Amino acid sequence: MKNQLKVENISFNYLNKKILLDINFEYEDRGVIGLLGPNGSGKTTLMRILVGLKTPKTGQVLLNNKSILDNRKELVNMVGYLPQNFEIYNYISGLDFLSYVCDIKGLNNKEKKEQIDYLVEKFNLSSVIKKRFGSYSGGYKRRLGIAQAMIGNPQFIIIDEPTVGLDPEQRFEFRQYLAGIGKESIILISTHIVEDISFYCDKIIILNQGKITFDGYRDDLIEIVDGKIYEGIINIEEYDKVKENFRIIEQSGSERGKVKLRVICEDNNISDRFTKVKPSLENAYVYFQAR
Ligand SMILES: Nc1ncnc2c1ncn2[C@@H]1O[C@H](COP(=O)(O)OP(=O)(O)OP(=O)(O)O)[C@@H](O)[C@H]1O
Repeated sequence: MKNQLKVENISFNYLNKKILLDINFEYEDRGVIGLLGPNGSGKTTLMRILVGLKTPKTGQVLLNNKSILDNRKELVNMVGYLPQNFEIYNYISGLDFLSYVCDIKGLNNKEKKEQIDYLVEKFNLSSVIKKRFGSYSGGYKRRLGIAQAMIGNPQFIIIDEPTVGLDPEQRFEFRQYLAGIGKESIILISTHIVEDISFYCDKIIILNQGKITFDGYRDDLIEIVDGKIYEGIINIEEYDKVKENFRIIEQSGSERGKVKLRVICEDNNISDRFTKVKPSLENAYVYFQAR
């Protein structure tokens, strides 16, 4: 059976401040959804609503047509969640913690052992699993975090900022893990890092000031921006003037008093020293953030 995540008319306020405004989207089957947006746009709030930790002011979240708020007990096994700052008590070992999560998810002893053995191997945790969590490096903490999110083979996995705090090698490894898991479940990740998206996201949702400003596929995002991005090399003295008239979205190092820029121009009204270029995913993302 195909899995389905449906988010309907979600709004959320902190006191009188509107944080999320009428959020709607749906996704079926499996794959990775990238939730993008600047700081404070509401990504974490939305993710906490998706896993049932916050109650929205309006709307509902349906996992395979069942409301997460009305069926928490039943759905706990269907959902894995890795929060942005995954911390547990320092004196607990990784093993004890995984065992505790297995208990919460109602696994019997045999299932518990199988799951833990599998996850410890999958996430290369064997050298630290019996040690205190407090002695783990940031990379091992993230690995334990994703391992606990996967207990019970959930159909829906929600991960807030998956690669934050990891070094480049760990990031690469982690991206590979996620791309692999995305072949089996629906994963929603929030990130600021465009490389994360280009590596494994099938669908992209951009959130800005609590509203969805884009919901679609990577190529669609680039296509919308296509024709609006120009590149040119200018003298450094001209920089302020260009900045006054256009939004600069990329800049490469200056050489002998010159600088290469990419700018947004929607109406073709730009000096012929700038030529239209195919936007990168990063250009497209910055364009949407600026809207
Ligand atoms: N407990 C709270 N009380 C009041 N306002 C809050 C609270 N938590 C978050 N906010 C506000 O809600 C808005 C959305 O915050 P949220 O953490 O969901 O954004 P985010 O997109 O995840 O940001 P970041 O990328 O920085 O993690 C922000 O304006 C934030 O200041």
